[in-house]
Amino acid sequence: MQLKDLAACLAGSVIIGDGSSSCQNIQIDSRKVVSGDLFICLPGHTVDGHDFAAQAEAKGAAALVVERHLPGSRLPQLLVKDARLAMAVLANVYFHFPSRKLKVIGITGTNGKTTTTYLLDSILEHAGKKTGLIGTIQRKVNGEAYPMSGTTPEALDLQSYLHEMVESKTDYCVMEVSSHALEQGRVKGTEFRTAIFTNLTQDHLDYHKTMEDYRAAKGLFFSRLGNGYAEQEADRKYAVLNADDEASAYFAKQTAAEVLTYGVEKKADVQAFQIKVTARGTEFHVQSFAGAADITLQMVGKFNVYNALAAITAALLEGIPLETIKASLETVKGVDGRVEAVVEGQPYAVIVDYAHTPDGLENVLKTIKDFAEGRIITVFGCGGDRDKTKRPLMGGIAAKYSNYVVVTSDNPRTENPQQILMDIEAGLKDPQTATTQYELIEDRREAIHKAIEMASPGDVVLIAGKGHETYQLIGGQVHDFDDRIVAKEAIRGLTK
Ligand SMILES: CC(=O)N[C@H]1[C@@H](OP(=O)(O)OP(=O)(O)OC[C@H]2O[C@@H](n3ccc(=O)[nH]c3=O)[C@H](O)[C@@H]2O)O[C@H](CO)[C@@H](O)[C@@H]1O[C@H](C)C(=O)N[C@@H](C)C(=O)N[C@H](CCC(=O)O)C(=O)O
Ligand SMILES: Nc1ncnc2c1ncn2[C@@H]1O[C@H](COP(=O)(O)OP(=O)(O)OP(=O)(O)O)[C@@H](O)[C@H]1O
Ligand SMILES: N[C@H](CCC[C@H](N)C(=O)O)C(=O)O
Ligand SMILES: [Mg+2]
Repeated sequence: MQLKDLAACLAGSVIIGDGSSSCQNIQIDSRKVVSGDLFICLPGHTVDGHDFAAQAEAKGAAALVVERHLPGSRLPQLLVKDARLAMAVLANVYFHFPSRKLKVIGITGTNGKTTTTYLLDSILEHAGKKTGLIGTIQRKVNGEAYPMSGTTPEALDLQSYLHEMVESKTDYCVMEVSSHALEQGRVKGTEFRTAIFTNLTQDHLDYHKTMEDYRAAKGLFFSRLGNGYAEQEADRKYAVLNADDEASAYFAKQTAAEVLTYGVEKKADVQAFQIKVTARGTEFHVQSFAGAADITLQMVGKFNVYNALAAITAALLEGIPLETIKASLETVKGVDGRVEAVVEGQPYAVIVDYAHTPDGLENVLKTIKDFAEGRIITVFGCGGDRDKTKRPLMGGIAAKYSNYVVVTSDNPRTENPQQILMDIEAGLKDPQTATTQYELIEDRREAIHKAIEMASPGDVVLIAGKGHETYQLIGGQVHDFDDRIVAKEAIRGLTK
């Protein structure tokens, strides 16, 4: 591809230097540049990609995309107003607009995205479709799974993953769409068939500053979806919204797509009734525009009914019969690190869960309270360099539903771990919950050992926040750490 052809895709862009220069691949990280690459200089949150142009040049870059002319570089440059938007456009051009060649179903919301993608992926597979998946735990393409470092990839990676799916004749991609991704334009140029909303509760206020800004970021998903009714069914666009979450009315107003709702409390197109949560699963009756069914999930928690309803609604819109949906949902054993039981023959329950928001923690604790025979002992922490205001809230929630709380580290990153523990402690000291005993143990391994040593028959130990994660981020270091392995070690009475 020649620079002048790329310039033709970006209105208002200006070529400085030789427009006939040819580039092989696109790269946004100077450390990965190889000879012949087009290096896009992204102004980041921590560093500025323009500062790495010289490194990219030294490694053989053929041309640059810049937001400001770099006179020090001898490379031809494509001057654009917004390098992130240019990345999304160029990635789509380079990979031939892959989202137009398969059906992409995206899921946004504070909690439940990963779980809902897994449920929907399972239903679509059960119905004989070839699926791909992109999200927090992994991405899947052509039956192979690859690890992920975030939830929603950068536009360049995203388009390359979608392209791989197209190449392997995938019918559907089910993917998580984070608010960071929407705000940063990572999904720009991706054509979604359906946009699902799970819920909006507090998180990420370090990044979005206010709940209104956070909601507005999620709103971009719906405002960019569809431009009215399409004659061909395959071209129709759907917004699947949670009738019980008040943000849904705002999203419904923003979208030109057809709106379908799901829920429990308020009347919805797909609604659950007679919910029964046990220690082994969750039963409910669903009524929809395409029939009714009784469904028994192997997953525990009323919140999983919402996740299932979201998946059911999107699947019904793809014409999948409710009986097929029911059969598939009933086979799903659970999602890695979500209300995952650690079983090592002990006479008390140990549950690892990925709750890392106030609402997530409250939901999982409420669920446990419904079936716990003995005490609830909760081990949890809050991430460093992330929303500080959720810390005392989570402390208060842990205290409200637990008999004993061990506050510990959860990826302190560059923050002082002890300070994070103290921020959480502020919520535990609340006069309303002050009767709950707690302690602060910075070392997560020690904290888990302590909780498990305390457990008696019938008790439930909840280890929250890290779920499937297999690391602990401290300072700039990545340490191996898996709550499930450490819990098993502790149960077996192994020493550190
Ligand atoms: C705040 C945020 O979202 N930051 C993301 C963003 O970073 P950034 O744009 O600030 O990039 P930067 O590190 O300042 O670098 C700027 C540019 O210089 C380049 N560079 C940098 C160094 C170098 O030596 N050479 C070089 O070329 C970088 O490749 C980049 O192009 O783009 C980076 C590259 O894609 C991401 O890795 C990074 O995610 C950081 C690590 C992160 O923690 N993100 C979290 C908050 C996030 O996005 N989370 C959501 C899930 C949230 C949820 O819903 O729960 C997600 O979707 O993953
Ligand atoms: N629908 C829901 N409503 C509220 N809480 C939920 C819901 N579904 C799951 N949770 C809680 O949130 C945790 C995370 O769930 P999940 O991984 O599915 O969410 P996510 O939106 O993908 O999170 P992330 O933003 O980190 O990608 C679960 O472990 C559970 O405790
Ligand atoms: N997607 C979430 C994951 C949080 C998981 C928790 N273990 C933490 O590190 O805070 C985030 O990036 O905020
Ligand atoms: Mg997720």
